[in-house]
Amino acid sequence: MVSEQEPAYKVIFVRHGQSTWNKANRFIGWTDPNLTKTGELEARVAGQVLLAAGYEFDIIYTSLLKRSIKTAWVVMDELGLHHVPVVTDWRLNERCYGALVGRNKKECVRVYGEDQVKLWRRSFDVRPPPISEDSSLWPGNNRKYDFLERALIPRTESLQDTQARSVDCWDNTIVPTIRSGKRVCVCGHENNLRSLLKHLDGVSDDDIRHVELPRAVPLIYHLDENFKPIRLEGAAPHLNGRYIGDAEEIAAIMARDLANVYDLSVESNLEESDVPHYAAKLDDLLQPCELTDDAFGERGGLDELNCRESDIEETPLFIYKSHEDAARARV
Ligand SMILES: O=C(O)[C@H](O)COP(=O)(O)O
Repeated sequence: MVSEQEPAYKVIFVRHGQSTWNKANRFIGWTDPNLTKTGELEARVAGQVLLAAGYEFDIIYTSLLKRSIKTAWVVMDELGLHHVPVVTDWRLNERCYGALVGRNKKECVRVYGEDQVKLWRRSFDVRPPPISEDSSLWPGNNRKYDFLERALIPRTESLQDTQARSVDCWDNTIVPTIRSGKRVCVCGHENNLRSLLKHLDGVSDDDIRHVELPRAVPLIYHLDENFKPIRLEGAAPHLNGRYIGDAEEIAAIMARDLANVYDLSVESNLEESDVPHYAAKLDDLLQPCELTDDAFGERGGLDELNCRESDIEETPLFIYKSHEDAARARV
């Protein structure tokens, strides 16, 4: 039976926006490419979708990788939550893709076949071949990880390996924070989030093969007092949580991502297509327009105690149709 009763706790998961290596269709893992402009826009739309749905956070957890950290910043920017801590934790890093890191995913399908690449990407316990410790792409050669015990720096990881550290972070860091009454967002990666959701929802080793996460689409979870998910109406397949966004847009994102790796008849790189997909139908949610003092309604224009007009450097990309939302977005 589907329940929409007020849960004991809520938590939101968001995968980062497009990075330069997503755009190039490469395996990324612990490598640290930047967000693209499209990725930043994806993150902005995620923030706006959350704003429109009335979400606020007291803390956001993310990895040590800048595609997720910057996504978290952009989401919080859209929510007007610049003062809220963005806490980084290596345990929320993407799964280490071993020797596949840097390789083009569709090229790997051509060379190794669809079944092998599916095993590497979506199975629970299969590790890709390990990366050499001599490689500049091995995270152990990145001084960012100097603080981490060397034995903990992976040369490759299965989803199961990733789950061990993600769940450790969930149980010992995130759950106590949620229990203390803080409203939490977790901004992460396809596989570290898949591993966490597998744990939370008790998804079987077989079913987890079919769980794919679209980029920058907020996924809401309602939890009971024991931190068990309460199934939501419209829940994503195999999960108990529900995406916030337009169902058709989300389906288009999923179809694009699958075709971009596995459909060998598609020669072009769909990440480079001129028609990006976002979690929202932009026409429904957003309306580009001029920012005027009137947009701030009863707040009587800009608050001179906190902000001079010259401090506003850029016109926002999108302004809400609703003036009330626009005012909240800029608080
Ligand atoms: O590390 C990567 O390549 C991506 O973040 C996720 O990749 P996947 O969708 O191929 O698992």
